Order: sequence, then C-alpha cells, then structure tokens
Amino acid sequence: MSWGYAPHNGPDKWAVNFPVANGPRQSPIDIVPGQASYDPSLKPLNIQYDPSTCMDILNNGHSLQVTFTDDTDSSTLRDGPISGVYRLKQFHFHWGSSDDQGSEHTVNGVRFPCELHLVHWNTKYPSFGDAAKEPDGLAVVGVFLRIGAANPRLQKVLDSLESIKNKGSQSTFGDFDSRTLLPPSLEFWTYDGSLTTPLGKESVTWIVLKRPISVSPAQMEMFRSLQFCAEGEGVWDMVDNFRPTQPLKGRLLRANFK
Ligand SMILES: COc1cccc(N2C=Cc3cc(S(N)(=O)=O)sc3S2(=O)=O)c1
Ligand SMILES: [Zn+2]
Repeated sequence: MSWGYAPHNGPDKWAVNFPVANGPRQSPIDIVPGQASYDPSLKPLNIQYDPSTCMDILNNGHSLQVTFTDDTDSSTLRDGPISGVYRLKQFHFHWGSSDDQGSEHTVNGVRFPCELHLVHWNTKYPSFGDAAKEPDGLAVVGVFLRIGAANPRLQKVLDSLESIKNKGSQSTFGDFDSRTLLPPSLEFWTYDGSLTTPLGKESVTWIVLKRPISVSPAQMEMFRSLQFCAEGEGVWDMVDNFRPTQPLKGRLLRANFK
C-alpha cells in the first residue's frame, strides 16, 4: 500500500499496514508549555553544519527533501538531550493548504503554516538505516514557520522547487548553510517520539525549537506549487502533508528554558 495524506491512504489508515502507528511513543504531539518540566541538566544544542555536505533536493511524493552526504562528521548535532554525535542526513518540510494549518507539532493546540524537520542519526550505529531501528537512533530538530516577512534564507530552497515539481524529480542543490534556517535562539522542548510518517519507527528524540522563523504568504504559495503525483499522473497539489497530533501516553515533555 502506498501511504499518503488522502482520504484513502492518509494518517487514519496507516495503522492498517504499520501497527506501530498506534504505539506508545508516536509523533507529532501537542506541546503544552505549561506541562513541560524545565530540566536544568539539559545542555544547549551544539549544531555545526558544513554547507559543502549539502547534495541535492528532491520531491519524494510526500515532501520536498534536501539530502546531505553523511560519511563524515562535518554536519553534526551534539548535546541538548542527546549524547554522542548525530549526523545531519536530510531536512524536509510539512505544510498546509492554507496558512492556518500545516505544522505537525502544535503549541497549546495552535497550528503553524509550516514545520521544518532536520533529521540526524546517531553515529554509534554503522548507518542511518541501522540507527533508524534503534530507540536512540535518530534526533529530529523541528522548527516552526510563522507568517511574517519573506525569509531570504528560505528563498534559495524555494527557488529550486520549479525543478522538482513532481514526485520522483531531483536536482542538484549544493553549498547551502542549513544553520541559516534556524532561529537566533535555540531554546527547545524535547520528548521521546517517532517518525511522523510510515514506518513510524519509535526511534526519534524530538527537539522542537520554541522560536519560529518567518515565511511570507507568497513563499507559502511556492510550497503549494509542488505536486504529490509524478509527471503525467494528473494534478494533485502537495499540501496538508502533516500527521495529526498523537496521544502523549504518559511521556515526559522537557524544556531547556524556564
Ligand atoms: C531505514 O529508515 C529509513 C530509510 C529512509 C528514509 C527513512 N525515513 C522515513 C520517514 C521519515 C519521517 C521523518 S519525520 N517527519 O518524522 O521527520 S524523518 C524520516 S526518514 O528517516 O528520512 C527511514
Ligand atoms: Zn517530517
């Protein structure tokens, strides 16, 4: 079954083929700041990204994804809630058909128009694929996008979307400094969760940044110009590629700020 976000193959159908979708540590969740516990032992995030590891940009039929070479420790995430060195593998986005929805995580039930996910894997495992099977294998940094001024750093990504309009299209995308997509403050919430798409593996330490970055309405329209389907398979705008929030099931939500 090819999963997606349509009525016939969307999130409420995923558990049919991916039973872990009803597991104990699923993502995304609604972040309720009042229920987060401040943990002074959480270190600041240490993010070192090397623009030369950026390789290409593709439309995988679910999102737009920028992929990195991960054979050395040149683009890494350390500290925060994790131990050891995690390597940046890819980043991608989730967005809505209108500016009042699109993000996967919500804050006090509030949806953002878009959410950026930077996916990293734990180098204590031999490969990304191996790490993705382990409870401490992946760390995903989530960044909310809020409607405001046009974001010039985001524009370089958006300018390449016309070359990846349809599912399966890919183009080179190099020398991009992903750090420029992060907000000035790296204050975060963190909790143990999962991939938010099938196979829903419960292998993700989620690190959701409190501060959003800006995106303009015109820039949001550029995300919505992508297509879920391959060329010649019709017109099906890539929008609303977000999973509804999942039950916390007793998990602890921590914050590194008061
Ligand atoms: C063998 O594991 C593999 C191999 C190739 C790709 C993937 N992935 C699938 C879904 C998925 C969903 C993510 S999200 N939205 O929670 O950030 S990140 C991610 S992935 O790890 O790239 C896993
Ligand atoms: Zn994602």
